[in-house]
Amino acid sequence: MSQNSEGFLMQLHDTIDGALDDVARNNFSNLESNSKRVAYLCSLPAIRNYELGAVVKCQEFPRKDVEKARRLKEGGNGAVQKGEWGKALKMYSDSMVKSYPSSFANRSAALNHVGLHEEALTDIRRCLALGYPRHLRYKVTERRARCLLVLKRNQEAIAAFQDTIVALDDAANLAKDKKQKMVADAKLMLEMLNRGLVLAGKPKDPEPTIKAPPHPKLTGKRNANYPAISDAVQIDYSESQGRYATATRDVKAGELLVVERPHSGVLLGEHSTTHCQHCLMKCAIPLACPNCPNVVFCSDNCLDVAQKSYHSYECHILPLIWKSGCSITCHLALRMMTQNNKEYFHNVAKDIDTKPTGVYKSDDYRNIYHLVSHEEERTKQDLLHRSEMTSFLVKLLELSGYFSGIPRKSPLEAEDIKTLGVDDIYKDDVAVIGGLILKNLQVLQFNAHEVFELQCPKPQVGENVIKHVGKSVFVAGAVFPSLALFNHSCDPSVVRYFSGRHVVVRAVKNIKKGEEVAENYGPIFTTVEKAKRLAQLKEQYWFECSCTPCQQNWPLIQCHIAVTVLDTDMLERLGKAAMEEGKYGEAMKKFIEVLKLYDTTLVPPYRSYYNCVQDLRRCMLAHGNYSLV
Ligand SMILES: C[S@@+](CC[C@H](N)C(=O)[O-])C[C@H]1O[C@@H](n2cnc3c(N)ncnc32)[C@H](O)[C@@H]1O
Repeated sequence: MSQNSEGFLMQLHDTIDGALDDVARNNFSNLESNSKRVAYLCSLPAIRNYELGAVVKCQEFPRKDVEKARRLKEGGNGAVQKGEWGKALKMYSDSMVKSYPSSFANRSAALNHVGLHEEALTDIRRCLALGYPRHLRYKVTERRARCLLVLKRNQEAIAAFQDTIVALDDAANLAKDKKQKMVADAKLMLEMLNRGLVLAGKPKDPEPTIKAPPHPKLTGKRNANYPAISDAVQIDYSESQGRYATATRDVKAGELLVVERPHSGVLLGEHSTTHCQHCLMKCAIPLACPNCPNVVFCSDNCLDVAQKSYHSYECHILPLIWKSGCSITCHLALRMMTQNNKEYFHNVAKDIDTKPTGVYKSDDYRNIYHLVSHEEERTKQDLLHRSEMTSFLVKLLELSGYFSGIPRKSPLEAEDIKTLGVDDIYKDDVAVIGGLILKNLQVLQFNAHEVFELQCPKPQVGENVIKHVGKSVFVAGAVFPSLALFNHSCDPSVVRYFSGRHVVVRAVKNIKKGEEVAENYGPIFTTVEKAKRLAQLKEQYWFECSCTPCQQNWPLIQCHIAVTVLDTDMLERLGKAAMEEGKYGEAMKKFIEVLKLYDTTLVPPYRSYYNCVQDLRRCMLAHGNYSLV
């Protein structure tokens, strides 16, 4: 939950800590529920009188800005004239972030020019739906017709040319001769298209090509109790390790064992205008939020889902979240609330301590609530610190309109914020929703995942292979309730990557029936000394690691012996060559064969085995989210 020192939260904690006397601390220490902790802390003068409005610099928050939008649009037009289409696209998109929806029509022209016809059609549909001026409509309907022609959707193109002729009637500012020429051209196109259609026997138009992110599928069947997990894996329990995953049958390297959507996911502030706020992927052609200049979406669908849930509340408080210096975990703890209304949580809270039974669903908040939080082992200071953080988060909820049920419609001003105290009419909400947020903060400490994408270099001119090598960049934080049930090993048997909004967990080794299917929380035995691994896991995840490499003191990879077995050398070389050419599927097959040969002859650890696991891992990561830089 660490805070960034540039924000004001550190100062807030220091001031509140300094204002709490021994009586208040003692009273707080005796409280036994999260709800009581938050309710008590929020009732104290230290919180109620804290002048938050004076600390926050609302005037620095970005706002919609029509003038800036106009300048960017003009810049885009200038770029078009110079033939700088990429630059024009970027400027039109930026213009829309500043003032929606000024540039859809212009951007559709640039998209059409660079050959992104389906995307141009989407922008044309958007600008017409938003009431594009009647006297200019002929331009976009004609563009629509031309895009459809390229896409061979001739029946739709006929309708679009007919619309163009009608729209030209309203083109009051168009010179008469130009208008007549456009009508004549459209009529000629209609004649040709109709004749062509009759000759071809009036075939149906091809379906629009929808560029949806890939939807990976589990290998084999789902586990009946944990639908996001394959039936090759079950969830076991032991007193010392809690829940953990084991193989129900022999699992082959390469099998997909978990495919899960997050319960909640939050994009880092710095990626908010380059990546989709909802599906967390890089947006080539962003769609701006109509109401704020803070975020973009990759599609109308993502915008719609976000606006109908969390973004309606978060729209105008995002700059405050980002400027506060709070961590992604804190934002995630808040998002878990904003994606549902408060009535839902008041209802859930009535019976929250009873563990849900039946099918384990990733979208059920109760499953998150019952993830490991180590609440019993927490110090009072830890709980106090998290409760202080919660007091800020419940204030954000009040400002967002979450408690009143009426989402905030305008950017924040200092006078709206006043103090950190929440209005007394929301006392019950502070106790119930605040109590859940305090629990979220504890759960997320051990169960949230970093979402990353691979930044790959753009292929050079003449190259047609994307090399999936480069930096792995942290773009978001998310919680995946089923994946959160997997324990750690310093010698993990799986690799994790992200495909669209999904996390994918894949076996990177052959796993025997009954063996644990372990994730990795950070330190790997091949590169990190045992003492360091143990210390890191203890500090971050509060457990003593007893995996095989820790128990048996396995050496680092440089101390391993290198062995080759039968054809492994040749297969490895073939695999590496395929990887170089971007043929990751082919390369994976070779590496999987190598592992099979090793597994039938020797017992790890040895260097060649782990080098092969590492190569296989790289091939799998190439299937995940990436962006070209
Ligand atoms: C993400 S959860 C894993 C699932 C958890 N065991 C459960 O019951 O829900 C992380 C927590 O699990 C426990 N854990 C993870 N790996 C472990 C291991 N190798 N040995 C013992 N406990 C472990 C620790 O308590 C850790 O904080």
